[in-house]
Amino acid sequence: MRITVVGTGYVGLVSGACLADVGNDVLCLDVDPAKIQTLQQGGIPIHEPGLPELVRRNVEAGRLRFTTDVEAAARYGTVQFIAVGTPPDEDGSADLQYVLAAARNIGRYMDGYRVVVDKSTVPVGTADKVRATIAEELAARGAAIDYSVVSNPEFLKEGAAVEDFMRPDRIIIGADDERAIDCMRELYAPFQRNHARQLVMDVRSAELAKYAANAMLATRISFMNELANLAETLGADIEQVRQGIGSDPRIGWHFLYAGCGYGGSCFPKDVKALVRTGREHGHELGLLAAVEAINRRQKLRVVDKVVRRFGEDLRGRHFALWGLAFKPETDDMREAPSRVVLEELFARGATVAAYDPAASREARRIFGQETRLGCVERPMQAIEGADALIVLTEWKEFRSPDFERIRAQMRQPVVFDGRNIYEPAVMRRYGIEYFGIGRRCRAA
Ligand SMILES: NC(=O)c1ccc[n+]([C@@H]2O[C@H](COP(=O)([O-])OP(=O)(O)OC[C@H]3O[C@@H](n4cnc5c(N)ncnc54)[C@H](O)[C@@H]3O)[C@@H](O)[C@H]2O)c1
Ligand SMILES: O=c1ccn([C@@H]2O[C@H](COP(=O)(O)OP(=O)(O)O[C@H]3O[C@H](CO)[C@@H](O)[C@H](O)[C@H]3O)[C@@H](O)[C@H]2O)c(=O)[nH]1
Repeated sequence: MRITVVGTGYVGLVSGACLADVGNDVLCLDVDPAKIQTLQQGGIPIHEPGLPELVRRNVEAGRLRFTTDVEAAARYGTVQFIAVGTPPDEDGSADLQYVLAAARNIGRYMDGYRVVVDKSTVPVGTADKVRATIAEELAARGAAIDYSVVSNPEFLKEGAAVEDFMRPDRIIIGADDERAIDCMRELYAPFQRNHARQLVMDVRSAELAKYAANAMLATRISFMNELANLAETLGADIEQVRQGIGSDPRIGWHFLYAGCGYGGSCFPKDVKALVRTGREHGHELGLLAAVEAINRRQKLRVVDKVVRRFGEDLRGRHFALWGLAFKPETDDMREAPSRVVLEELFARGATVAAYDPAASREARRIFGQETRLGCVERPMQAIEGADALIVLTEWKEFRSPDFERIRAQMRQPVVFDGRNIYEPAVMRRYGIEYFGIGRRCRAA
């Protein structure tokens, strides 16, 4: 099939490459010329495991191409995926300007039947707006061309995006016309595992299902974070509690990790957008408002512990920070807890040597002028002369470091573990003062 993917970010690029990998001809469009130039020259603008090989293979096979030519893109694919950003507006609602701009371009230049597929995360009712936008453009040029609009929300996780796209739990197809449904069924047939993964439903339910999934996962995390804070006060250990409840199949093991809060480009913005949608329609979603508030507080939890240990005034203090990305295996720092922690430390006068296997470049872009931040090339470089080590992302390489060396090279052996990757008893054995989240250890 001939496919156009509009937007070559985390979702668009992964979707385009995976769809090409099963034999489709894919043209990826972006309005960012730098991104397209990088891709055309064989580079990959983001860190995502498996993606460079996948893109290279399909570019070489001639199935995957990149362009900034809006007209050519609209004329190319029978299926037009919209995978552009939907960032939060000032009031928390999803900003649809990029989605509607993409729809406008499709309407302006399409020259035959199109299935316009919305893959971006968008509020209920957006498909209607996309449909109306395309209709306006067609009317303006007096063209009568048939098209369908489909909602096909994406559930991939960064850091595992290729794997998630290739082996999805489910593929939601929100559509109300048979021609589009047949087309989507055919397109996704290669991505079904042993049994049917495709769920066909009405457009509005598909749009809402995406927000429901993210809101549910975020709720679990805030629930665990709230309990972790209580566990600390009570002298219980949240990791033991997690084991105690995760074994119940009605609860399950996933997304039960307490820590320094959820980040990323999805949970924070999608929870806010759903709360906003509720409010617009007279439903106060109190539970989700609390989920969001708990998460905002949780990102400050590590700083609270640092302040309790070292005092409010951190001038002259120097910290090692491991993990800038919002989660492992990505360079993405959107809404990352590290941003909040760094800003708080700087505001109190501290300096920081930070290490991240993938996100240093992004950190330099974000904190460009900040002289109190140094990004280093190796984890142990950060440790030298530090008053404490702060861990904010659970990259695999942080799990089993040389604790003897850490103790020897720091000004004082103190570890604040925002992801609970170390065991308090092991830290005690190494003579390291340890502060986890909701762990049973010496209270800060
Ligand atoms: N990142 C994720 O893990 C993830 C997972 C599932 C769903 N989503 C949703 O998918 C959407 C995209 O997310 P992302 O993280 O890939 O965003 P992103 O910011 O990484 O990429 C969006 C891209 O779209 C481009 N763009 C903007 N307007 C355009 C236009 N009119 N024409 C062509 N290109 C245009 C931008 O230049 C950018 O490269 C969002 O709605 C997001 O909520 C994201
Ligand atoms: O038990 C847990 C699990 C995750 N997190 C944090 O939650 C955030 C989000 O993690 P994750 O969901 O793994 O990454 P995302 O790439 O943001 O993926 C989410 O958001 C995407 C965009 O909508 C969806 O497609 C995915 O299904 C959904 O998992 C990260 O900061 C994690 O550290 C926790 O604190 N505790």
